[in-house]
Amino acid sequence: MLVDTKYGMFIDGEWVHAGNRAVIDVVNPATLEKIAEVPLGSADDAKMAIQSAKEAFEPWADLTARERSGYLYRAYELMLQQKEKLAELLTLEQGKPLKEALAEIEFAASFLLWYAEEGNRVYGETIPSSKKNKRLWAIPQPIGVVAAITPWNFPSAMVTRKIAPALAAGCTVVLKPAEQTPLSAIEIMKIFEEVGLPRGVVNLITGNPAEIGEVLLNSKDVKSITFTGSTEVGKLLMKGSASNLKKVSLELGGHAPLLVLEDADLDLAAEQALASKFRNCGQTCICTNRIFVHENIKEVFLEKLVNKVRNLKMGEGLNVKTDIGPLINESALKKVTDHVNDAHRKGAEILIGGKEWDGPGGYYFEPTVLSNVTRDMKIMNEETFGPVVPVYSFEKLDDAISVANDTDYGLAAFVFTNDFNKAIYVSEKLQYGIVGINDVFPGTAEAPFGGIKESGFGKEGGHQGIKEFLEWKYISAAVKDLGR
Ligand SMILES: NC(=O)c1ccc[n+]([C@@H]2O[C@H](COP(=O)([O-])OP(=O)(O)OC[C@H]3O[C@@H](n4cnc5c(N)ncnc54)[C@H](O)[C@@H]3O)[C@@H](O)[C@H]2O)c1
Ligand SMILES: O=CCCC(=O)O
Repeated sequence: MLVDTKYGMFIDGEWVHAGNRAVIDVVNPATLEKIAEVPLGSADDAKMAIQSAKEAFEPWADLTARERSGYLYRAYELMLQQKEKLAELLTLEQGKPLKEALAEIEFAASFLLWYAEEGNRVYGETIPSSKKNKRLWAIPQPIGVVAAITPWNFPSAMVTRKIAPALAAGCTVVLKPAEQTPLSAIEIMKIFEEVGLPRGVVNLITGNPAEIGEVLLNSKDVKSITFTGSTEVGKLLMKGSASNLKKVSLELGGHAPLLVLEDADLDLAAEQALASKFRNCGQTCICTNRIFVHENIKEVFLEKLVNKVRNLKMGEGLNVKTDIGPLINESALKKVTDHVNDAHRKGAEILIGGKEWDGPGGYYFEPTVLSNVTRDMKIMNEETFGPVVPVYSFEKLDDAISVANDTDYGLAAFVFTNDFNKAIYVSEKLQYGIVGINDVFPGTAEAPFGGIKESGFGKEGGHQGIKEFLEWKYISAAVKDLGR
């Protein structure tokens, strides 16, 4: 299936292969087989990419919105035409089941389409003046060169969710994808090349994250950092951006609660809890990390959930029967194991799963449900990023909300109920940037996705998403009185 095993960086419209540089191996987490290699780019490579994006900026920003939109629209069409091939590659480097990879490619393409349209609607404002001889207005302008840093869990969608609005706004981009999953991002560069995007408008570098990050942070030519990844690295980037006051937007970790109220449709709640928790083997920023279920329905809900978990097929994502793939690497496996052992030691009951699985060589952990969990357990306080869910029972709704809110994270939360008033009450009380009511898939190109608290700030998607790449210029004109 692979068209290539040696992938290059994309700098100033040219493919830069490893040559004398060392390489980074890209490994299939399902089997631990090496599938390709990319160059270990240097600080100089990163500087060249920034220079190229800087030179490309003015001509790109000078195009009309409709001209920029044309490139994005063609990229959208091309991405959909290639979706099977792109999905297979995504599964190979990331591990998620093929059906999820296909859904991700469609999701990724939807940002190209949305911002192809939204770029045409970047309006300014006129301001009524308090003085007769003044005319005032404010115009949004592209911020300049944007550095985009993306994670491995959505190697395609997190790239287009950043690049599409940046390009639509008139910015140019230097992308650094995660070292575990650079291939999907490189394929997106190939699409941009094929649609004839002018040289330097997008650039991609692979390399040591800290070294490349340092160059991006220290460059005065990079005006904005848009980052998706862990809260730990987000904080480092924010600190590093302070020295030259870059604009920063951060999409960081989550610790999503899912509340099942007494009146909820329990079949729906169990089915959706399963979908939310075990999607991408629990490695989604909005994956449910804690379930809160009303005491009176706990037993029934747990039985339904555990029965569904029992039917999940674990294995290589390329097998069409697979529902749940591997974790991304050994440290992810260690973290999941540690969370389960810690909970077990402190009194949690393992209803299903609870241990590693000897799959075809990769990093597999059985889908796991824990009950009798208490608030002192790690799993109730940290993002697990794996296929384990603790179920915590409550009697009073306000107590559940209070425990759900008792975290530094604030990305997404979910509530299952058929009581409209309770749904509204809970959605307004939960301190999260996104709330799903009977809905665990809130992400869509037309809506503003993003967290609060230590899950970051800034929005991706929606009309809000393009504003991250614009700055307002206020213009004041003194006019002569022509005899009025
Ligand atoms: N809020 C969201 O929309 C969202 C979406 C997806 C993932 N995430 C979060 O991402 C995390 C998982 O992704 P991850 O493990 O790849 O995160 P990570 O923070 O380890 O890495 C993310 C990116 O940052 C780079 N990076 C690491 N150290 C760096 C440094 N010192 N300077 C510059 N770049 C550096 C990595 O190479 C990668 O490209 C989870 O916490 C998840 O919740 C959040
Ligand atoms: O992990 C982040 C994105 C997932 C989603 O938008 O559903």
